This record gives sequence, C-alpha cells and structure tokens, in this order.
Amino acid sequence: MILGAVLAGGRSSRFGTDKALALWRGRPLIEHVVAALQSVSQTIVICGRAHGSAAAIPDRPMPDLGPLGGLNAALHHARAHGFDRVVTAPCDTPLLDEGLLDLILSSAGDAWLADMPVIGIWRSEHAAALDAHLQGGGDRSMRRWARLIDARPLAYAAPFNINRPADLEMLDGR
Ligand SMILES: Nc1nc2c(ncn2[C@@H]2O[C@H](COP(=O)(O)OP(=O)(O)OP(=O)(O)O)[C@@H](O)[C@H]2O)c(=O)[nH]1
Repeated sequence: MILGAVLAGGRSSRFGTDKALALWRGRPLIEHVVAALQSVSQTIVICGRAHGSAAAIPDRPMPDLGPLGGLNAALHHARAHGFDRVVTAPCDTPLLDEGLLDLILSSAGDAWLADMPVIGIWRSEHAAALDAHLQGGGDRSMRRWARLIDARPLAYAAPFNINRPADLEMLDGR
C-alpha cells in the first residue's frame, strides 16, 4: 500500500505568492502534481498548508522545518492508515513524468532522486526515527537524512521546478 504525498509548505519567497496555487494551463500547480501522483496511489495527502478545497495534514513536529517536516507528517499518516510506503513530490513540479514515477515505484526499500531529494519513496517504518531526529533538533536536510537511513539515490533527470514567476513561462517549451 502506497500513499502519495505532495510537499506543499515552505515560504515561496522567490515566487512571491504561494506557488502551489499559481495557475498553469488553467489549473493550480499543485493539482498537476496531485494528478500525476494519482498514477501511483489512490490516496494523496497534501503536507503543509491547505490549498483551496484540498485539506492538508500539518507538518510534524511543527511547521517551518522544511520539507522533512512534511515528509514526517506523511510517514505518520501512512503508519496510522496502513500504508507501507510514501511517494513524495513537491508542489512545484507540474511535469512529473511517468518514467520517473515508474523508476521510483520499482525501487526496493527507500530511494530518492539524487538531483531533487524531495522526490522519493520512503518506508513508513521510519516515522518514529524521523520524529526523534526532528524533535531532537536534528539536521533538516532531506538529502542528509536520506543518506542517514541509507536510502538509494536514483539517477534520473529532475523535473523542471517552479521557483520564480518567470519559470512558469518556461514550462510551455518543455
Ligand atoms: N510540507 C512542507 N513542504 C515544504 C516546506 N518547505 C518547503 N516545502 C516544499 O518543498 C518543495 C521545495 O521547496 P523550495 O522551493 O526549496 O522552498 P520554498 O520555501 O517553497 O520556496 P523559497 O522560499 O523560494 O525557497 C516545495 O514543494 C515546497 O512547497 C515545509 O516547511 N513544509
């Protein structure tokens, strides 16, 4: 059983407004990501902030710890609801491609995209350890945490991600 999780907190300081809600092809970016993740799971959670009608689960153990706080919330949600693993993606990659999702799904254990560690697949059994790591003021880097648990880095081109408003215009050429 796999849970899909969109990491949708953060400050969007380079974008200027909440980038999850920025429109591309008439839909908010976050909806494109949710639609892509629906090919890996029927159950998708948004981690961080609620967006429009989409409910969100709050970061754990507190907000503003970065994507790792969102992953921690997803792992706990997964454990509480009987999911073995969580596939994560950020809210700002509307062009998540099937090849990448297939690669992630075919990975045994934990794996993450070497060029974009917020994309990965994680066993929910890490929930308690990640909680303890963050509660104890541990390092908030997703990449370093992935290495700490010996998750496998995957070599695959990272999807284009939106950081600034001008990036939206570049999406159409891709
Ligand atoms: N749940 C959660 N997601 C986060 C958090 N910080 C960043 N993210 C998500 O992680 C992804 C990558 O975030 P960044 O673009 O590096 O950071 P950002 O804070 O959103 O944007 P900047 O302020 O411009 O750096 C995006 O999908 C963010 O929504 C957080 O504290 N909690």
